[in-house]
Amino acid sequence: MKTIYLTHPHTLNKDELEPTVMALGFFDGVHLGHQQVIKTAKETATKLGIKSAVMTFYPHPLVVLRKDKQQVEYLTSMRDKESLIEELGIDTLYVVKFDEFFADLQPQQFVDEYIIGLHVKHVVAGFDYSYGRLGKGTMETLPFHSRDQFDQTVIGKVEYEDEKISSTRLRQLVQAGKVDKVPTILSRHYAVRGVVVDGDKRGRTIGFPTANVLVEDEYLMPPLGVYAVKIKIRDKWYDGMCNIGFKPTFRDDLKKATVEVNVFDFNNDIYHEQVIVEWYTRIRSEKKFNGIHELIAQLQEDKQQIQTYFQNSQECTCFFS
Ligand SMILES: Cc1cc2nc3c(=O)[nH]c(=O)nc-3n(C[C@H](O)[C@H](O)[C@H](O)COP(=O)(O)O)c2cc1C
Ligand SMILES: Nc1ncnc2c1ncn2[C@@H]1O[C@H](COP(=O)(O)OP(=O)(O)O)[C@@H](O)[C@H]1O
Repeated sequence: MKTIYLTHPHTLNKDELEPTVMALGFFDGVHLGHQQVIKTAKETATKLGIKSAVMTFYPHPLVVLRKDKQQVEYLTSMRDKESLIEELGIDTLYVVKFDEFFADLQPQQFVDEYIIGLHVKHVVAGFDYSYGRLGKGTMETLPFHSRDQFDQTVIGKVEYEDEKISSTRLRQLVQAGKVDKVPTILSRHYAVRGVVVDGDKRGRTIGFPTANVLVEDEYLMPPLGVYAVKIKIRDKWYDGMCNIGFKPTFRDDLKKATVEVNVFDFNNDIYHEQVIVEWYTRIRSEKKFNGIHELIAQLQEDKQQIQTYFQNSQECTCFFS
C-alpha cells in the first residue's frame, strides 16, 4: 500500500492518477463498521477492475473545530491505522491534513478537489458521513455534488446488540475499563504502543520485575487498575499483568500514572524496547497496602488469576503480528 500525505491545497494531477474506488472516513479504531466500508471499497474496485483507496484525515477534526480541545486521544495511531488498512488489501491511503483551510472548504470544492480531482470513480462511505464546511455535505447531497463523475455506495448502520458500532462506543468501553467487551466490536483486543523506560528498580527486588511502559501520548488509556495483558516484545507475544497507577504503597508524589507490566516467563533486559500492550480484562483496582509483604501476596494472587484466565481463553487475536 502506498500512503500519500496531502495538505490543502494539494498539487496532485488527476490525469496522472489511476481511476479508483475510494472509502471516506476518519476510521479511528478501524472497527467492524469501518471494516465494512473499507472492504466494500475493495470489493467494488475488484469488480470494476480499478484500484482501491482510503481517504482519512489527521488530526481529528475536533482539534481544529473546537478550540478548547487541544488534543484528542485516539484508539489507533496513524501507524496502526495504516497497517490495519493495508491488511484489508487497499492500494492507496490518502492522509489529508485537517487544518483550518481544509475545514473551510465548501462541500462542492471538497468534492471537486479531493474526489473528482483524485480520479475517484466510486465513493464508499457510511450513512452518516459528512464533508465540507460545517459538515454541510452529506451522503444525500453527494450525488448532486458528483457532477456525474462518480457513483456511490452508502453503508447502512452496522450494529452489535441493537446499537451502532462506533468509535464513541469503543471509547466509552475503554474508558470504563471494559476492555474485555472491546473485541466484539473492534474484532481484536485494544492495543497501545510504547517504549520501556526506567522505573524505581524495586520490582526485581520483590520478585516481580515490571517493564515501565511509556505509552505514546496520543492513545486513549483504560482507567487505573490491574489488567490481564499480552505484550509484544521483539516480535514475540507474552502474557503478563499490568498495573496502571500511582503505586500508593510506596509513593505519594507521582503526577502521572505509570503503566507497568510484569511479563510472565520472561527474564531479559528490555529497556528502550518498543512494545505493544494488548488489554484483555481488568481484574481489580489499585490499593494501598500495609507494606511490601501484603503487596507481594496480592501480586501472587493476581498472577494466578490471570494465568488461569489465559489458560481458559483459547483465542489468539494479536493483530499486530
Ligand atoms: C500486576 C501489578 C499490580 C500492582 N498493584 C499495585 C497496588 O495495588 N498497589 C501499589 O501500591 N502498587 C501496585 N503495583 C506496583 C508496584 O508497587 C510496583 O510494580 C513496584 O513498586 C515496582 O516498581 P518499579 O517497577 O518502578 O520498580 C502493581 C504492579 C503490578 C505489576
Ligand atoms: N519478567 C519481566 N517482566 C518485566 N520486566 C522484566 C522481566 N524480566 C526482566 N525484566 C527487565 O527488568 C526491568 C524491570 O525491573 P524493575 O526492578 O521493575 O525495574 P524498573 O523499576 O526500572 O522497571 C524491565 O524494564 C526489564 O528490562
